[in-house]
Amino acid sequence: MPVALVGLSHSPLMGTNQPADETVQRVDAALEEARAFVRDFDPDLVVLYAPDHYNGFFYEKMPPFCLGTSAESVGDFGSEAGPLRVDTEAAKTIAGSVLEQDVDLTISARMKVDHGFVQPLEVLFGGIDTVDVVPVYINGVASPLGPVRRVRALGEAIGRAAADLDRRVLFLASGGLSHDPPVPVLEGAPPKVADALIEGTPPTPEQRARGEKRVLQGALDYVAGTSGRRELNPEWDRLVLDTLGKGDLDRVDTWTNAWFEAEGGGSAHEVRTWIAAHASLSAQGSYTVRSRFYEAIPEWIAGFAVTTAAPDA
Ligand SMILES: O=C(O)CCc1cccc(O)c1O
Ligand SMILES: [Fe+2]
Repeated sequence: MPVALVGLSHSPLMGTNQPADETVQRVDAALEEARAFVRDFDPDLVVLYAPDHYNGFFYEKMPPFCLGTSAESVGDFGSEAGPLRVDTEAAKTIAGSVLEQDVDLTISARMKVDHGFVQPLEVLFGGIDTVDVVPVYINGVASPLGPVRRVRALGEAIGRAAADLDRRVLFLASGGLSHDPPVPVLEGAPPKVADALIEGTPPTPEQRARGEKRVLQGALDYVAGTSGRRELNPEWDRLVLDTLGKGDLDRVDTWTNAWFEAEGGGSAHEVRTWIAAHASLSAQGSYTVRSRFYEAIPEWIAGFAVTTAAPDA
C-alpha cells in the first residue's frame, strides 16, 4: 500500500515567542513544502507518533508505548482541545498485528494527548478532526527508557501492519530534535511535584498557566544564553537527520539513551518518534528523503526540523 513520511519538530512556543522574521519565513516555507507533499500524497490514514509532557501519561502506570483506539486532546498551550478523529477499526487492527508480531504494546481506549499530537495535525491538516488518525504514544521524557532498538521494532511492526491495510498511510513523527526545555523530573522532585507526575490530577487553570509560563521563561533564558540547560546542538541534529535519511537504522540501533541526553538534552528522546516513523517506512523497502529543513531555534527551544520521505521505486 502507498506510504510516505513526514517528520516535524513541535514547540508550544511556535506562534507566541517568535524568532526573527526571516527565520519564521524559512520555517513557513518548509511547512508549506511539507503540506504540498502531503496534499500530493493524499493520505487517508495518518499513523501519528508523538510523545507526551505529563498531560496524558503518568508514573502511576508509565508505558513505553501506547496506541490509542480513541484519543482526546487536553488543549495545553492553546492547542485544540477535544477528540481526535481516530480510526478505531484501523487502530485495533494495527494493535492486534503488532502483538501478533511479538512486540508488546499497551492500548488505550481513551488516550489523553497534548500539543505533541495536536500541533502536527494543526500544522499539516488544519485541525484534529480533518483526517483519520491512529495515534501512537512514544515515551520521550519519563525515565527509565528502553533501548532505541525497541522503538525500531515497534515502528517496523506498525509499518508491516499498515502494509496490510488497503489505505494510503502517512507516518508522521512529532518532536525533537536536540532540546532541553524545563520539563519536571520525578527523581528528586518535591512531594507535590512527585504527586502530580505520578497521579496526573488535572491541573487547575492557574497551575497550567504557571507551567506554561515556566516553559516561556525557559525559552527567554535559552535566547539570553543563561538557561544553564543543554544547548541546542545543530551538529548532532544533522547527524541524526543524515542517519535516518540514509535509512541506516542498524546504526540507530547502537545509539544509547545516555548519548541522546549528553548530545541533545533531556527532551532529545523525542527523536524516538522519528525513529519509529522511519522504521515504519523502512518496513516497505528503501526510501529517499524528498525535502529537509533544519534550523536551531532557541526562541522555541527546538532543534527544529521538517522532512519528507517516500519509498523508492
Ligand atoms: O510542555 C512541556 O513541558 C514542554 C513544552 C516544549 C517546549 C519546547 C519544545 C518542546 O518539544 C516542548 O514539548
Ligand atoms: Fe515536546
